[in-house]
Amino acid sequence: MNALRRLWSLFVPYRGWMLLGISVALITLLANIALMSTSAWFLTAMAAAGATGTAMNYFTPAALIRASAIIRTAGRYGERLINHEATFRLIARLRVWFYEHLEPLAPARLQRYHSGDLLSRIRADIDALDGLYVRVLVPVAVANMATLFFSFFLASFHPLLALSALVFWGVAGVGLPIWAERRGRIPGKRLAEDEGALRAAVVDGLQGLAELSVYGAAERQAKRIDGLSRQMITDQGRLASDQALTQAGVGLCAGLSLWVMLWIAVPLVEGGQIEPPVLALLALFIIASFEAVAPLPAAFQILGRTLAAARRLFAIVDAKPEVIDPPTPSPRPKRFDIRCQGLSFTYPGATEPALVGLDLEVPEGGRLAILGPTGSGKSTLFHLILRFWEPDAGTIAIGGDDIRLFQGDDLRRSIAVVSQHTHLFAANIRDNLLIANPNATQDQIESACRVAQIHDFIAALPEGYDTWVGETGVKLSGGQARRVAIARALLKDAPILLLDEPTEGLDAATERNLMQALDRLMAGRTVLLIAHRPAGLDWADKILVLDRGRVSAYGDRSVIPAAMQTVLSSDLV
Ligand SMILES: Nc1ncnc2c1ncn2[C@@H]1O[C@H](COP(=O)(O)OP(=O)(O)OP(=O)(O)O)[C@@H](O)[C@H]1O
Repeated sequence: MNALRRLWSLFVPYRGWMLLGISVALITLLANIALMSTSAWFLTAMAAAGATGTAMNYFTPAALIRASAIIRTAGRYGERLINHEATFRLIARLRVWFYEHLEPLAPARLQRYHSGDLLSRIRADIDALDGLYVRVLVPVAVANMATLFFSFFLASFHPLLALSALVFWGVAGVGLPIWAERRGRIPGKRLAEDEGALRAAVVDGLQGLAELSVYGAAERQAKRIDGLSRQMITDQGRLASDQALTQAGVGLCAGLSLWVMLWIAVPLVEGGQIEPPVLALLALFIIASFEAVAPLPAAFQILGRTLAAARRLFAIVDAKPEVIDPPTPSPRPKRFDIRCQGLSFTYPGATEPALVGLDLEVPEGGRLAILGPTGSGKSTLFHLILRFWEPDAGTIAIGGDDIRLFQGDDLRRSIAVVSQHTHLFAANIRDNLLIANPNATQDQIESACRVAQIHDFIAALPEGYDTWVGETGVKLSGGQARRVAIARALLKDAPILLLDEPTEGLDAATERNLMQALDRLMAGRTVLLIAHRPAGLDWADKILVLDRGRVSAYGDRSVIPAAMQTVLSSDLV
């Protein structure tokens, strides 16, 4: 129930909308019941008046019937309008709320989640929460108020009438919902989880379709997706059949309640305590009154799914970010020399440290090449400088200030990164460049692309800078994507540059061209570049060689023989 309380606190800003929605739903329900019962009374009274030849005022009941019909129609329209408006506002707020909590967790904390699963949480789980408002809160509030009103109304004829109806409303509106909630808890929770798993499997299947086909594993992936779909269909089927049963139960309660009412009221009619037309009114009133409690079993059944969705969202919202910004951050760095002292770091759950006691110093405008075999901690150093992770020991200072004093975003504004895996968004080339500097003009974009030696290629495309690069940039080759990344870094114009094997996997001619482009990018900036081989490092002032997280050589180019040895020996392993 803790999840329910927390959810409610998110709904609080919309209580005005909710109150309005509940009021209109209540008025609509009452108008419907008034229409049914007054019509029954009117028809019976008119028949009786006709048979006995007595005069009767039919203007007032006719007006009441007409008014109830109009209110009911307008109310149903208004209720949907108001509740949908409130729901959309609520969902929009919930999405922003969730995203605001998600962002600080990237990338360190989010690595334990699959992107498909996160997508499912952002979409399906948040959508499930709106069920709590429209399908649980509104019906429960309306049912409570309506049954209170109905009880007083029936008691005004005879207390036993109110008491017997209360018993059946209780069974339909409390007993059946409790039963439905218990039965819906497990399949509801499983549905929320399976939806996430299914989305993850489909995303994996689509993104890795080429690999799956090559290794003949596409059928296995299809079977997994099929298995998850079947499980979901089974659970949905179970929920649907329970829902049908509870609806039948509500109908049974209404029928039984009618019989009991007749059993109590007929003697009252015979005794003259109730007029015969009132009996018809009561009969229709009893049947129609169950409309107030009918949505409750379904409401409580989806409560399991809703609370499971809420718990999945809270699990992420409550996750502590790996790196927490200082309460009163220092202004952005003014100088851009980098100094690491005694830097050690082990990834959570890893047995071996990624970095151990690393010391290094790069003056402002200096250029450091970092070499080392795979897994030696080179990228980890970049992650720590970017403050994606917090070191276990030691410090990193930029411009003489510990980077823990800066706000993460401020720090990262001073750093541009070109990595071996450039992420391009499913957008056009211009939009992909503008993420580095949304205010860049077309001239600035073109001049950055000229320096990155990609302008001629883009200009030759039929749609030029408007060319859509495809999902994750599949329409560009690795070398082209990296030039786009270099152009991005130029547009960002940051004083610190981190380059993670920017020429990895390129042929010699492309690498040479790209290095020329990089040389222009590096001018005047503090540069750390991860290189995959010791050749061609003439641009570097200093070289750092890492081996299993430890510094194995550090100094000017004279350390290259040591670097050669480290890299080569590991390559042979
Ligand atoms: N996100 C992570 N979670 C857990 N362990 C990680 C993570 N990233 C890297 N590691 C581990 O930390 C160690 C250092 O990895 P790192 O990526 O820094 O190496 P690297 O020198 O950049 O390798 P490469 O040249 O292959 O890119 C490795 O043993 C790796 O398995």
